Amino acid sequence: MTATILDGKATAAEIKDELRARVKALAERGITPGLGTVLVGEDPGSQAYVNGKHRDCAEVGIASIRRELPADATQEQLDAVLTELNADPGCHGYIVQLPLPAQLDTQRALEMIDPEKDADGLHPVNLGRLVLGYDPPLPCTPRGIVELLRRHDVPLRGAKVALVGRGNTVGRPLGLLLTRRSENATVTLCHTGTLDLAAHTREADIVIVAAGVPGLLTADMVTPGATVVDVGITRVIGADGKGRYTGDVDPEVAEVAGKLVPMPGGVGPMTRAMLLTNVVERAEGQH
Ligand SMILES: Nc1nc(=O)c2c([nH]1)NC[C@@H]1CN(c3ccc(C(=O)N[C@@H](CCC(=O)O)C(=O)O)cc3)C=[N+]21
Repeated sequence: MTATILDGKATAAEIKDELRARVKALAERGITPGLGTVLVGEDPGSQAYVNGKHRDCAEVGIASIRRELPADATQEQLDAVLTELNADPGCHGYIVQLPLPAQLDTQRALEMIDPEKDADGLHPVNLGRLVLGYDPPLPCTPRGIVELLRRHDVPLRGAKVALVGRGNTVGRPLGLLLTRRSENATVTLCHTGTLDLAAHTREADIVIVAAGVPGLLTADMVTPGATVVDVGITRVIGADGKGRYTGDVDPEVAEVAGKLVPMPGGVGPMTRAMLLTNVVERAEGQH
């Protein structure tokens, strides 16, 4: 048996079509949604991600607001850019591309973002609202995973989910999202301190791996027919000496799983589609 691939790229394209229609409706009200990005430094990976976000914006008719600072930028320079975007009425939401250079205080930067303009859903106020069960801008990757499973009829209600990873951008908020009343999954949150990881993953209907450890989930750790979601993205040097990205799921898992969200082509494109969704929602609600 080979797993059915849940195609995040195709689903993201569908969502972008839906967003294009919503952006058109906003245009009729004289509103153009705007997404801001703040990029500090010249890391090629970060530049590529930010460029991708602006391409996505162009595809659906969202205006791009790009701010760039040099690698040696000071906290004061960064503060000034965030203050400016907070005040810009054409910017409905923005993100600070992570990671920031070491001299900058990431927590301080994230807390300076106006929570109402938090396109990533990573502001402490919005994570707090998620804990309390309100409906804040949701973190893009967790929201993208839930949306992908929903659109492919993977039931969450009553499902046993083994979630591997407790990071602030994926594991921790995804656990909160999946255990809301509207999702009603039962989640076991596993991490580096988990003693027998395989014992947890083998019990699960859905295994979601967001650990950043290439090949962590192997075929023997998955019950046949389970749904597996690969959130890992780690840059490795291949045998040919070239850099490439690899996920957390061993390729042999595809022989055991019923459904597989692959990397690439799974969670990444969905994350980008949810960023656009967050911005369009902000633009729809703010006026
Ligand atoms: N403030 C902030 N927000 C982020 O959302 C954020 C960030 N910082 N820093 C870096 C990570 C990483 N990230 C990815 C998004 C999409 C793909 C993606 O679309 N990947 C493709 C493969 C690469 C490609 O083809 O471009 C895929 O999975 O198919 C990957 C990685 C967002 N991040």
